[in-house]
Amino acid sequence: MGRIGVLLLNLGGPDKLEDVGPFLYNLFSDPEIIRLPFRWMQKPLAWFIATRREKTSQENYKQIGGGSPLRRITEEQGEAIKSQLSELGQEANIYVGMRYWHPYTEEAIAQLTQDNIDKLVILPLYPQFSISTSGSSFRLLEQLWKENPKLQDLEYTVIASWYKESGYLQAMAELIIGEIEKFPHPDHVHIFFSAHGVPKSYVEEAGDPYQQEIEECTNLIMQTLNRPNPHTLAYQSRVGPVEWLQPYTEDALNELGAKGVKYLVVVPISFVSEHIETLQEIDIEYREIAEQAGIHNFGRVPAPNTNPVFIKALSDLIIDVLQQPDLKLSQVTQMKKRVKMYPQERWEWGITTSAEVWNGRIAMLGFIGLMIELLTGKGLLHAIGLLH
Ligand SMILES: C=CC1=C(C)c2cc3[nH]c(cc4nc(cc5[nH]c(cc1n2)c(C)c5CCC(=O)O)C(CCC(=O)O)=C4C)c(C)c3C=C
Ligand SMILES: [Fe+2]
Ligand SMILES: [Fe+2]
Repeated sequence: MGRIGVLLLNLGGPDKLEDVGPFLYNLFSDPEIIRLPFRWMQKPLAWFIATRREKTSQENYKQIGGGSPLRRITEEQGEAIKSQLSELGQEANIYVGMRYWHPYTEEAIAQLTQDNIDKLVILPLYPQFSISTSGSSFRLLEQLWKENPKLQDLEYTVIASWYKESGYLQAMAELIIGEIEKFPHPDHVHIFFSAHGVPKSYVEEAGDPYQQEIEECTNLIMQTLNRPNPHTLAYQSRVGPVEWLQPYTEDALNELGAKGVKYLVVVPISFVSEHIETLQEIDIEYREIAEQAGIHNFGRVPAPNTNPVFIKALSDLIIDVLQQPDLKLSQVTQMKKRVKMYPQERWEWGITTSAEVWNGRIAMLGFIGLMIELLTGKGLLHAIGLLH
């Protein structure tokens, strides 16, 4: 194989405090993040939620130095993968495509269509698949592919998720050992896996495989670790009023504290770089909750970042998929027959003239309600806690 391209997909994060508002707007404009029955509601609601959340979110970013380290770390991961691939005899151009901030996926695609690459490997930097993360990026790419004739001639393959890779599991196990061995009795330390949550309906109604992949990944890491430590899996970072996957991290920490757990390490499991939810949410907020619950010895396993075992695992994976049949975007966005990437699809299936009339009426009522809330600061969204 000649020169390949590797497109690393990630979420993106605000580089500085002024970026927080527009970053949040981009995030909430994504129908894979807030699933509304009507597309036209998406942008006004995204603007409204982003505006209301901006200050709190900025305060959090202030606590970690005024911006997200995600771009820097993702670029360092790209450099490390490039050198590792070169050592393995495979020259590669690396592209970083973020979903909600610079460098945007669109910028990466514009660059790679100008370069002379023989084949592209699309690698999301999320070990497990979720509609809200890799799924959202794949959807965007599918759209870009439809719009750009240059892309249609490009040979490519997609990696949907890779949490079973032995090198990744090995890197996670080594990082956990490094942390528990700082404690006087390493085998007694409680290992607390904290995965980023998603709304429960994603899994139960839309068929998102995320929860199953997270659970399997946790078990595989524990098997690779091969130590007798007790462990727990919980879900962090809930946003908005609906139910998310349970148990919530804060509840699980309180429960363990009440049971007398004194030594605990948190393992961030759904993301492979340090970011706001490790540096601020776990290291500051959850540490405080644990402390109040009586867990006074609180450690946190670092994210893999550019850990050499981890980088080798991703590089081996890239070489591996080049030998296998290609996986197309259409295959990974329709992973299960019942996966509904957009709630709109649910409405379209049952469409009749009267349903359309009712949809229109309900939409109009929703819009009037939203406008009243915008003007008065009072209403249903405030009452249920989505807006503050
Ligand atoms: C696998 C990881 C992630 C999943 C799943 C995920 C789903 C998800 N996230 C939100 C809302 C927000 N996420 C925010 C930041 C953020 N999210 C992830 C990862 C996952 N999100 C990361 C790595 C980051 C941080 C990027 C950085 O700046 O370092 C934010 C903004 C921060 C804040 O204000 O709290 C929001 C909001 C939803 C609603 C969701 C699933 C539907
Ligand atoms: Fe998130
Ligand atoms: Fe979050």
